[in-house]
Amino acid sequence: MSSEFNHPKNPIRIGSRGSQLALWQANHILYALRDAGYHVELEVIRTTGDRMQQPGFVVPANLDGKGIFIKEIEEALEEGHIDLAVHSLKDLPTKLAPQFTLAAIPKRADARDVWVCEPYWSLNTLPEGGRIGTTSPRRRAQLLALRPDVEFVDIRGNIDTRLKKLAAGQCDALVLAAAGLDRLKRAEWVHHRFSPEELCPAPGQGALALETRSAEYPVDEARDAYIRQAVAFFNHPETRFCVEAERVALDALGGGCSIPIGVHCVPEFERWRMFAQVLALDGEAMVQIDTDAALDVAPDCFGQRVADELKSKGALGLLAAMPELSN
Ligand SMILES: NCc1[nH]cc(CCC(=O)O)c1CC(=O)O
Repeated sequence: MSSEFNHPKNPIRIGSRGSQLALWQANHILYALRDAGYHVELEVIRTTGDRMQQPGFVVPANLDGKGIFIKEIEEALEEGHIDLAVHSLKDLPTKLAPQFTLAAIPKRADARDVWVCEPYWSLNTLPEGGRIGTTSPRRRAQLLALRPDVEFVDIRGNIDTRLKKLAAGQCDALVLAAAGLDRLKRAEWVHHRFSPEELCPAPGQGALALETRSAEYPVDEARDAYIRQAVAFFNHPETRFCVEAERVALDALGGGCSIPIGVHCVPEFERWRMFAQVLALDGEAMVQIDTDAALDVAPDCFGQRVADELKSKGALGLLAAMPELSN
């Protein structure tokens, strides 16, 4: 790859969190770029969200829960310490600041949530009052809608930490994203992959986002353009459509990761299909839709329509009833 910008002394610098999954994801992109002939290096960045996983960390009162895993990474990107950030798309806020752009969204992995539990191989066979380790309001509400008797335990930390806590008996089951377990080769823990109709995944789940500086806010205009061009081959248009539509639907409902909303879009029979759920926190009320659109629809139109249809079924009433959630 000959270019004045592709030089071992000035590699493309990828910024990533230090968790196993984040490192896997960043290295996955790094190796593919090296295979394509680019000089690339990895920079590990500690975020507020990572510090919050430490026992004893006091959550700052001003934290709105959005973007806590990306703040320090975006600062490094803006200042030019790194050139590219690799994120789990579902951890990115629905709106990016104008300094940044998603230069590519690679092909999505398995978007589903999974059931991890020994020896109860399904939610149905979990005994009454079984304790599920998840802090996600979406997963809690969806699980309560299916099994009102289950209880929850705050299990945090990276994937291996959670699996260890499960093995140590701190809870009876976990619900996790398939993508994380598959990437870290922990799929042997998976006993059931919930269909999106059973337990609708978070918008963007299973997809990666390659974030760069935008054309409007360059550090070095020509080099920044070269980097956006270098990563463009990762982009998977079908995934991009689906996750954009999902994120528009979430945004139109006023959502971040703290409200119980599942949205999942797939191509099916030469149409786009979208399944979406909004729940009350206790799972006792839910509105959901399953709808489709022609392939030539714009993703924001489809996402907006899905949000409007959920609203017309009463989604805003469910969301308005929610107290301020801490995260
Ligand atoms: N909220 C943490 C998070 N962010 C992305 C993933 C998994 C990978 C993905 O969904 O792309 C996870 C773990 C989980 O939800 O089990």
